[in-house]
Amino acid sequence: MLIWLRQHVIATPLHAPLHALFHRLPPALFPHPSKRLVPSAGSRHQRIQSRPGNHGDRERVITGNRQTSWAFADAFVAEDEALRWARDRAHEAGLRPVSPGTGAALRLLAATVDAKAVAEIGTGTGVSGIHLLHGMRPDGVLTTVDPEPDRQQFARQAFRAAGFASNRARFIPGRALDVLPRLADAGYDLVFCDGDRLECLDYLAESLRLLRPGGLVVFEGVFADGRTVESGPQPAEVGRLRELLRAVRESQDLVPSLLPVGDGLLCGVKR
Ligand SMILES: C[S@@+](CC[C@H](N)C(=O)[O-])C[C@H]1O[C@@H](n2cnc3c(N)ncnc32)[C@H](O)[C@@H]1O
Repeated sequence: MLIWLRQHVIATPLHAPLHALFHRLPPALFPHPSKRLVPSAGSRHQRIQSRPGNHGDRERVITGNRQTSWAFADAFVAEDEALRWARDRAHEAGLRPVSPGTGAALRLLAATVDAKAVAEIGTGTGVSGIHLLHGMRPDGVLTTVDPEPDRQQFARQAFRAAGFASNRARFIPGRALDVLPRLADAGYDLVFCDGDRLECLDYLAESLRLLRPGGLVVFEGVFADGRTVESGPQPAEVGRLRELLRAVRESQDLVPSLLPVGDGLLCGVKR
């Protein structure tokens, strides 16, 4: 996220018109910038513009404060030994687990929907799973899917170290698109997607089937380190993420929100 800030916020002076910042965004992703980006009367941007003084200094102070605030928010909920252990195993395996701030958001979301049944795509070594379990009901069960049994074995150990009974998690080895069709319609309160980004549109379709009304679908990493909002050529997975963002925003079946936490957490509540 800091990379995104550096490229898109720091590079665009705050005293420039706000829409200059958003002109860098791919038009296909933001088809109606004029409707969305004009600051309202009395907005923070206008207040900053109207003050006299050195804009460059003020910009640096605000940007520095934002980065500090971002780091503060990400570390706001402390992680325990079990989470640190799972995080270390993830890094050894070359995986990127959810950030502590994203983990805290996952806890919050699981608690908000009073989750009894959660489906997770992409177990990894269990960082996101521990956060989800902390937010779920004490009798809730996490069903977690990953094609790599070794990683699931680490996650199993991490869940145990975090104090969760073995019946709180159901580990299913396999690829999401082979496993999800076997899970029950409307049987889940939350679906967390952190598997193969190229498959994210299929995960969305499966999630809409799996969720009960009022349930939540959550996608991790939709900023793709800032590439989602870069205008230059991007890999196929970024194209898929842009399609996903559009699909969630425009779906009549979802109430959407894009949370700027970690590498971008895209959420939708099923109507
Ligand atoms: C970024 S890691 C997940 C990290 C984990 N959610 C966490 O925060 O600890 C992505 C995981 O998705 C798994 N994966 C890759 N393709 C998948 C697929 N088609 N279905 C399910 N999982 C997949 C990988 O094996 C990897 O463990």
